[in-house]
Amino acid sequence: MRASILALTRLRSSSASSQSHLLRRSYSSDSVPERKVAVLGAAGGIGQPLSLLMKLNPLVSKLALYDIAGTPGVAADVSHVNTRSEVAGYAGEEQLGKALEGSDIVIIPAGVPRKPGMTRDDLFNINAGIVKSLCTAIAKYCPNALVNMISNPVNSTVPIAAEVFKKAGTYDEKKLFGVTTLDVVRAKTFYAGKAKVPVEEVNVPVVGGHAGITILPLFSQAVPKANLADEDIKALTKRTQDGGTEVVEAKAGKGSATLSMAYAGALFADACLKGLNGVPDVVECTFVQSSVTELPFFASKVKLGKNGVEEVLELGPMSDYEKQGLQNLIPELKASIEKGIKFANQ
Ligand SMILES: NC(=O)C1=CN([C@@H]2O[C@H](COP(=O)(O)OP(=O)(O)OC[C@H]3O[C@@H](n4cnc5c(N)ncnc54)[C@H](O)[C@@H]3O)[C@@H](O)[C@H]2O)C=CC1
Ligand SMILES: O=C([O-])CC(=O)C(=O)O
Repeated sequence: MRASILALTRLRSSSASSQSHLLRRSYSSDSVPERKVAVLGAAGGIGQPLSLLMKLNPLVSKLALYDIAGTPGVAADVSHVNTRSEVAGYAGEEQLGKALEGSDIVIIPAGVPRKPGMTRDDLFNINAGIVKSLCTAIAKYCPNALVNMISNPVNSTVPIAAEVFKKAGTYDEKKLFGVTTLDVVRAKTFYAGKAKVPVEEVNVPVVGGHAGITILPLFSQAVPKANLADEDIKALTKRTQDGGTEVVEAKAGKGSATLSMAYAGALFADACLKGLNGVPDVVECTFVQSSVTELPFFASKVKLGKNGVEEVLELGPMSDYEKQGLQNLIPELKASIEKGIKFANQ
């Protein structure tokens, strides 16, 4: 147990490091609540390392690994890691209900990734249907679970999930999250490199959505403060917005970010688990139902609690450049949200 807590502690960003102390102080091994986490798409490029990282998380007691194929092998492999959770693999649609039953959190990295030259929206035709059917099953088998949506295009898959849950009568806006943590992870890394500050001390909110210009890092709010030139901020913003494409091009046809995404997905799920367990002041950027702008969904800092979203925080002070970026992203994000809603209601 101690080894796994240490492993998890290394996973954390600096902003969360005080929480890991809190965790160690406030939970003895037998007082940690039972929590079941299901990973849908667990045999994939993200699913496999994400499953391993969730196996390292001492807050998880049951880990259900689901995919259309390949999960028995992944589950057998991951299950040998000597940490708290029991692991079970489920393959094929007839086993989806069992995988989901009793889940506190469902993480969804199921679906196809980009190839060079594609946008995330080019994945819509395949991934929208996958997400719709998985969410239909979630509504049936674990309607109270928190859903962490990784499948792209997140700007549309989250609205699809919301519509599916509304139709099923199970929608709770506090429990549906688009995972945008990788944008924050990238913004922190790139900022630390440019500002020459220790990366583990960096925090940067990233708001908006999860595609191109809809990704809006707020470097004016970055800590530690650094006096970067406007040109540097523009270059950092562009690199954060194009971070996914940078990886897609480097992988040259073999998919998109998997390892950094697994890390980001594990960080976000860990924050959700902490919130569920009553750890105070857990704040992450995530794409949720929102009224901070005119759009029905928006990524911003969100306080996580025992029921999921506890509070969607305001965007805070922005530079003129960021204000312009916000204006520029609204039409694209609006169209992606509407596309998802329309698809789900067809
Ligand atoms: N939110 C984010 O920041 C990021 C999102 N992504 C997205 O995550 C998704 C997955 O990416 P990878 O793991 O690289 O792809 P992958 O192709 O390596 O793995 C996807 C897995 O999903 C499974 N799958 C397909 N249909 C399914 C279904 N109906 N039920 C359960 N599993 C199903 C496949 O069998 C496969 O194992 C993509 O849509 C990608 O664009 C990727 C990186 C970052
Ligand atoms: O770029 C992609 O297609 C995958 C993704 O969402 C990311 O890496 O941010």
